[in-house]
Amino acid sequence: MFSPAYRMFTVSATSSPSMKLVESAISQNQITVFSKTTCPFCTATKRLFSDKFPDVPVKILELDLLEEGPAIQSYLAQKTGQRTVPNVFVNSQHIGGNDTTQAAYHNGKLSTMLKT
Ligand SMILES: N[C@@H](CCC(=O)N[C@@H](CS)C(=O)NCC(=O)O)C(=O)O
Repeated sequence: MFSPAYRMFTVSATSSPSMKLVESAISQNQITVFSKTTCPFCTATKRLFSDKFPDVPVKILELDLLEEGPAIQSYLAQKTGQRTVPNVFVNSQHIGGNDTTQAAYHNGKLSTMLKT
C-alpha cells in the first residue's frame, strides 16, 4: 500500500535519535529548556527559572553545542510548531518561548504547575 520511501520516512520520523532525546528529556525532567548559548531570550528564561524556582532542577540542552542540535530543533518545530529557542516544557507540557514563559510566571501558571 505504501511505497518503500514512505515507509522509510515514517520509521525515521517516529524513532529518530533526536526525537528520543527530546521525548526522554521532557518526560524525565520537571523543567526542560532547549536553548542556545548565544541567545539572549534563552538567558532570560534560564535566569527566570534559577531566580524564581531555585529548588527545581532545570534540564538545559544547548542546541548550538550539540551535534544533533539542528535535528532536535527540527523535531521541536514538528512537535510544537515553534522553530525558535528557547523552547520550554514544564511537566511534559509545552509552554513556548521566553515571552510565554515570562507571562506564565507573571500570571501564576508556572507556580501552580511547579507547586511552589
Ligand atoms: N519571541 C521569542 C524570540 C525567540 C528568538 O527570536 N530566538 C532566536 C534566538 S535569540 C531564534 O530562535 N532564532 C532562530 C535560531 O536560532 O534558529 C521568544 O520570546 O522566545
